Amino acid sequence: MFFKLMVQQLSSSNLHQFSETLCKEFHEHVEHLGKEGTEDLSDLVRHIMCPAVMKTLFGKSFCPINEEFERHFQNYDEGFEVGSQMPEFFLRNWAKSKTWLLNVFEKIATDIKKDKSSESGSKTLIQHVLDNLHGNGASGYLLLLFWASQINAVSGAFWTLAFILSNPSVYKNIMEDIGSVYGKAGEAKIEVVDDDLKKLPLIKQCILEALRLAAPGSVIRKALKPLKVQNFVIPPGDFLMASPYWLHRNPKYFPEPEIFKPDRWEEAALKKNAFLDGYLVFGGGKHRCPGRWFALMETHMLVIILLYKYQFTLLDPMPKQSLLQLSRVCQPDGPCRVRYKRRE
Ligand code: HEM
Repeated sequence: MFFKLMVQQLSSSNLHQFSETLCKEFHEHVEHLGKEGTEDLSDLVRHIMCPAVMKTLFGKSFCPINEEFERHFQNYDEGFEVGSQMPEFFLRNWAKSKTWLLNVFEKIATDIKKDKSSESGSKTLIQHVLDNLHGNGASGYLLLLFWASQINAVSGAFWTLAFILSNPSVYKNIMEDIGSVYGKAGEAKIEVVDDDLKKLPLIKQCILEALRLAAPGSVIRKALKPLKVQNFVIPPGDFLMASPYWLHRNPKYFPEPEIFKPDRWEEAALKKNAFLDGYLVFGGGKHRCPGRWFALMETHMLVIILLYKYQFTLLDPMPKQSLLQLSRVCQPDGPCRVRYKRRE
């Protein structure tokens, strides 16, 4: 039920219901950067994306993101893979943060159910989830959705910006494209609508290419019945694993796989929502990521707004990808500071 609802609500034809709010939220949180400064690019992206996406999906009044929330969420995220496999007894800190977060989401669920203001207007994604989930356990779904909607998208936006800024010719071409759609870049609160995204395909190519290189190490499935693969039979209960990270480094599908080459995506029918063969960053089959169109839209929008409003310079070399967590987009393995200055 939860998965089906996500697929319906986050389908590409439904995205228009989020875009106006998301654009406003991005502008509001980008304002906090001020006139100029230096910050780690990962933190910069997270501080804008997390509250903006939370307010878009959960509703404006339900955004508990503060330092305490961030601390517990970071703990929860760091232990996520081990935590879902081991008894919580061995991971006291992780279990403490998980309980703390579940209590927050339980309260959000109760408040949203009490809040009648949406009855006259349009519902948020979470209101749809809560209307369809009966009984207890809503907080678990809300936490899972919050985790799934944040961690990969934040890392994906980080790598996209880092690759653009470290490739001067790509950065220059993107700024020319942005200029041709919105006029000379500056501090205006540009309204980014769905049609604009289609006019800026190079940014989408950069997002897909950055995600190709930073893709998760594994996507896992459990065999429910005996499964024949070539000469082998996989017994029920066994796990099968595919690695997007390594598949994306196979030169048969992606020539010169280690190089950031956004133009390889010119061959893909992106307007028809098709990816290149062998692209598995969102998983595969019936259970692939239901948030993929939302993720591409939010990253596209954020990159446009940030690059339109600010001039960025990378202060550190491109970090390597950390391979510590297998089931998520890689995180940077070191700092990556940027200097930013608001355009006049
Ligand atoms: C760049 C961003 C993202 C990437 C790379 C990504 C990738 C993935 C992958 C690899 C899976 C597992 C799929 C499989 O097993 O085949 C997944 C699952 C999921 N994703 Fe995403 N995701 C992203 C953003 C999002 C966003 C923004 C949302 C929600 C708004 C979302 C919601 C979900 C949910 C709910 C699941 C679990 C589906 C299930 O129950 O099986 N994702 N994602």
